Amino acid sequence: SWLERHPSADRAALQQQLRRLQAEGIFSRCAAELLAEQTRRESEDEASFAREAEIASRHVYKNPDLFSYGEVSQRSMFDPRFVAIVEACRHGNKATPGVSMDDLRQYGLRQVLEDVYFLPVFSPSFCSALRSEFSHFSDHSPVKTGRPNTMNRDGLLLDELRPIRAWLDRLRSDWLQPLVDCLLPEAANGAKLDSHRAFTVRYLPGRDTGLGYHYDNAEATLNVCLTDSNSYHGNALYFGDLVEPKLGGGCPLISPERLEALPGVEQRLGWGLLHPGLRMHGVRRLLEGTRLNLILWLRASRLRNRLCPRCWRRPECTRLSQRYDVSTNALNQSIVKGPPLGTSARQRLYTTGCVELSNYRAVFADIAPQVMGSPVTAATARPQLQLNRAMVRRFRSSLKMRLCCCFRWRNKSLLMTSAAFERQRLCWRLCVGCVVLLLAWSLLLQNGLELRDIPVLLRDRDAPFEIRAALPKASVSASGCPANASCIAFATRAFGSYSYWNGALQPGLVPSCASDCRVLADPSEAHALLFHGFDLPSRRRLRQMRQTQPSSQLWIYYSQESPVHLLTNRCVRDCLISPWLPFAGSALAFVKEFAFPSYLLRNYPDTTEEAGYFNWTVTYRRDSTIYLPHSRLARATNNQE
Ligand SMILES: O=C(O)CCC(=O)C(=O)O
Ligand SMILES: [Fe+2]
Repeated sequence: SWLERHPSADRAALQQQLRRLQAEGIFSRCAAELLAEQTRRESEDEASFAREAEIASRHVYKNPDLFSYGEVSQRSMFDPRFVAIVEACRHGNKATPGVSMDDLRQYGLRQVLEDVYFLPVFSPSFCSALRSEFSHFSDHSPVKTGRPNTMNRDGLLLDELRPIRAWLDRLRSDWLQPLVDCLLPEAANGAKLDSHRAFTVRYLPGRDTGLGYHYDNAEATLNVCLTDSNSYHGNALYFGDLVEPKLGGGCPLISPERLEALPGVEQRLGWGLLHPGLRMHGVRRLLEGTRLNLILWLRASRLRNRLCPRCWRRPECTRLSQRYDVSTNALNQSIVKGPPLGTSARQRLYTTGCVELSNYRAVFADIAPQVMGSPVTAATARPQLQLNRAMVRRFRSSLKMRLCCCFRWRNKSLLMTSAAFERQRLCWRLCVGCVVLLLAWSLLLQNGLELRDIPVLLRDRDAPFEIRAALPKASVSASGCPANASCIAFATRAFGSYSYWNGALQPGLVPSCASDCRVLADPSEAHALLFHGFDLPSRRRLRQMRQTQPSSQLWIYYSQESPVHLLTNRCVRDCLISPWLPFAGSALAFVKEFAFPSYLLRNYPDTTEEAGYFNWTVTYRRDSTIYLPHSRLARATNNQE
């Protein structure tokens, strides 16, 4: 809370504050409380089972028929408008035709917020019967129920009263499931609401008078007021943001001013508020009188087994071979085969897979010395400091996460369905992924890690065979160069093939070579090596070749292309290897030309390192060693017209 009040606090101030808190013993008290709460929760299921059994054997209900589920009792139980609303809901949901909000509005249903509905549920006479049954229990039962929840102290945990729990099971599956599917399709996402926690909460001066801003451990909550609104003042329920599991859960932060400004919603005898469990809400202070509400936290194990709504992790679930009735938290003994389940498996399933306090245990593991009550001494001062740093880090990261969550929620989610939000997130991720890939690719090329080395090296293994196949047999020599002959070899293919060389050489590359000119398959014995500019190997490979080939060997650079054309073509080949994407290739070449001038240079060996390797050039330029234009203009004779 200190962090929330000092959002711009710097690290030093925070550490100072933490040290002060530590000196006051806040952490040890807090940790001790947490550990006590952890112990309570770990044994809570067993304690609850025991209380339930004892209540069942010792408590006598005032009106045992109240919770019977016959046709007649249902009719007197519900407000007729509630029956009409649920009936209408059974014919469709908000997203599909069948029921419209107008249909439902005529039965009194009101949409208080985007996903908070106010509707008549129980008849006033049934509310009064419930009140009297509950106060009979409080006055006469020799055994008390557990706490309604961790926030409220006053009220009954109805799940420990067997007849009431059986009634609530039917209420949940027959009436509330269609209502939730229809009005809150995103809350349970079509999953079966197969368990619940049901309790009453009672507010009266001197006891519980309000409730902090929180969300419920439930997919959906039905909160029915059992008290006439004239019998109390204040105590208004208000709603805020929705917790966003996709952003990592956690309570969205809210400023005290905004919290104060959230409008209270109406409560009315027998009327209920239906809202997603993750919709943040709280209760303002009771000024006078008493209020009693019945709350149903409706849960779907299919969702909770995927993501724990308390620690936002995937829970470790125990797969059971036996059938376990989640709604009654009891094993169906009639079909149990094999040994009965141990307590831990039962517990785990009961808490739907996640003991939330195990989380705290990890968080507070490193302050164990204080938990044990050992005072801070000089010897422990250093670890204490480190511990504070670790805590600061944790506070910071959780704060960041929550701020981010708030920001996103306020700006985007209110206007979007969660599917649209997901799509947008995916889109952002794809964009970032593409940019990273492009950057990596450019760096790879820029740093001379030549991708094209691989195909060049691979292809060259077959070069001798290909050359022999491409050139006229007589001129190719597989063995060494005869004493009086002039021998040439190809260091590269030309545009990917050796047969191109055949065509290029036909006019006679070296006209003076009249006697014995040969093409060798093995470059190491040749007098001259011919390199095709477009197919030039990487700088690394050239350097390597220069070291291994005889130093007297003549290296000839051959190209009929202009540097610019060469660049574009090479880029298409090297960058994209997709000739069917020439536009992208050219665009990339253009970018590269500006971003990496060295790339441009090395494609036309003039001033670069490669230039030093070549002794002759064969290009269209007139200053080449061998001038080889693409074509010539000549005056046509009359016959050639
Ligand atoms: O007091 C109320 O009406 C709200 C209680 C509540 O939010 C809860 O128990 O989860
Ligand atoms: Fe709540």
